[in-house]
Amino acid sequence: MNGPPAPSPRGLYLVTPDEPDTTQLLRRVDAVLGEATWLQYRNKAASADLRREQAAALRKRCSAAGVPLIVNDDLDLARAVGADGLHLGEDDGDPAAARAALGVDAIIGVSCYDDLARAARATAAGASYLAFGAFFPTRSKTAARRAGPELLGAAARWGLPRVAIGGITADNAGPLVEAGADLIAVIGGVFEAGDPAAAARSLRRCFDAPGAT
Ligand SMILES: Cc1ncc(COP(=O)(O)OP(=O)(O)O)c(N)n1
Ligand SMILES: Cc1nc(C(=O)O)sc1CCOP(=O)(O)O
Ligand SMILES: [Mg+2]
Repeated sequence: MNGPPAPSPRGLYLVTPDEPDTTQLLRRVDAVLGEATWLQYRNKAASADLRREQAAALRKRCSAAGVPLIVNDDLDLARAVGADGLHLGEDDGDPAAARAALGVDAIIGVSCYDDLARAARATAAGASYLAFGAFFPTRSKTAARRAGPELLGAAARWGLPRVAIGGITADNAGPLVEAGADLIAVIGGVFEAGDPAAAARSLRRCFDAPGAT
């Protein structure tokens, strides 16, 4: 029997920093994982071997915490570690092929930047969520395109969770949640904060009472 539709995921979507030391990475993630709805493993500076080691270690942490693990860019790595999902940008492969490879239950995210036509195509290809950004200047990605909050409202038409990313902190997240973001994806606003646990908690609380930040 079919029950009611599952509620859309909401909250803090943590994305890992380029941390070369796996022990340090786990220590940094452990401090904040309890506040996360999802965790993305992203390391743009690591070798394939190190990414495999780190993704496998995070697989165990996320399973223990009940937090879905999403791997950035790399379908083979997502499959190898049994990740719950995969995030794909414009240079990372075809979302439809990823859906076919990972199955109906996989969380497949697609970067849409500031481009609603791209969001329409991603939806048709079987995306699970649509990511827009960058909403603010970011030090975590070079040449990030800029997006405005109106995109989040416009993207409601596809009925998929909308993710906002790029330079987001607890101080600037509120208007994005009010504009329709279901998840706020953050690297520096948590992992570069003086107190990462407090920063993660503040970001998560933006979803306790939308509009009250
Ligand atoms: C949630 C989320 N949104 C956007 C991105 C960026 O993806 P992409 O444009 O492929 O850039 P890289 O992250 O690969 O540098 C993301 N990773 N996660
Ligand atoms: C990985 C990434 N993608 C972006 C996009 O706009 O698609 S912005 C970005 C960097 C996010 O890191 P921070 O929270 O430190 O700004
Ligand atoms: Mg990518």
